[in-house]
Amino acid sequence: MLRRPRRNRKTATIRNMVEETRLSTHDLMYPMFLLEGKSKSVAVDSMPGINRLSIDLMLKEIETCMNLGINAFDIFPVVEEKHKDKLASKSHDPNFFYLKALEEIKEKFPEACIMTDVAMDPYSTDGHDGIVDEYGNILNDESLEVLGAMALAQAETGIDIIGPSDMMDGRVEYIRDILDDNGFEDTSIMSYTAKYASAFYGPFRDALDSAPKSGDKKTYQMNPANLREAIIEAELDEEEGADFLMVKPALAYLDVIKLLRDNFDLPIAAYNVSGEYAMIKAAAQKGWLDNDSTMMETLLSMKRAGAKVILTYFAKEAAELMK
Ligand SMILES: NCc1[nH]cc(CCC(=O)O)c1CC(=O)O
Ligand SMILES: [Mg+2]
Repeated sequence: MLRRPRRNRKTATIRNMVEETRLSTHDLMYPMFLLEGKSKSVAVDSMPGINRLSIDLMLKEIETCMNLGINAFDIFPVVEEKHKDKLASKSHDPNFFYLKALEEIKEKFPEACIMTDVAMDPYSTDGHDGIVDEYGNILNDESLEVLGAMALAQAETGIDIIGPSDMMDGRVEYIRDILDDNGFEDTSIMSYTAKYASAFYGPFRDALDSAPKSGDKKTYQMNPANLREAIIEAELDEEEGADFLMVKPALAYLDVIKLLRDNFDLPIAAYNVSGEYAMIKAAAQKGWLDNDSTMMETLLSMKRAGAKVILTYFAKEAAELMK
């Protein structure tokens, strides 16, 4: 036998030497759920290990994570029903708690990279990412105004990256223009470029109580059957000025990550979503899968497929393991 691939696996040193992909804490971004109030920590039942936190506890958690090498965070506010309306008005009310909290986070940790989500669903009585008309249609161009106001209000807090997750057409350019016109040329946009209408968002909607009140998101989020369509979305986001292209979910969409990696030069992000987290946690709790090795293997698969940034609820745990 001339070729024996096992020779390159014979010792840990050689295995490390020929290792093609390596995960680092620099790759990871930690999504967190923010509660209004003080000294509050409320577990998310469908996401074992994840809690919704009030700002004081979130600041502590961010500090702990930064000591582990996790420096990037995506902050999602939990909005009480009484603060929701049809136009998601609280999303851009400068006195609303989450915008104050973002300011506090940036003040306390200027070197942290803070991202925010732009979509109407957590603030809307309809639970949709855009404005819903009387017939149940999601209005594209009318929604852009709200999304633009939301993005600007978030940028004004000093955060680093705006993450439009709404899938309205034209919103990256619309938001880029508003940011630039107001002196926020340096605020980045990580576009949820290929965001699929997925069943894997269930636990996230539990965490925020943000599920759509009627219908589904199939007229704006992508059909899981489609791959080539991701190229169209990516071309548009690149032209419109996105700084990162995101694929979401990640694990069931590794082919989409690979396709965008091969066809675009912008950094690719993958969102390892709530349902993907819950799936592993549930099996691990039953003793059916090993939590740590399954977690690391799936995160590695996303990086191997071509994601440079991975948004994951495993960020803190993975960092503890990598230490
Ligand atoms: N538009 C808001 C938003 N931003 C991120 C997620 C899902 C994240 C996750 O499941 O972890 C969602 C839910 C949705 O679109 O319904
Ligand atoms: Mg698009």
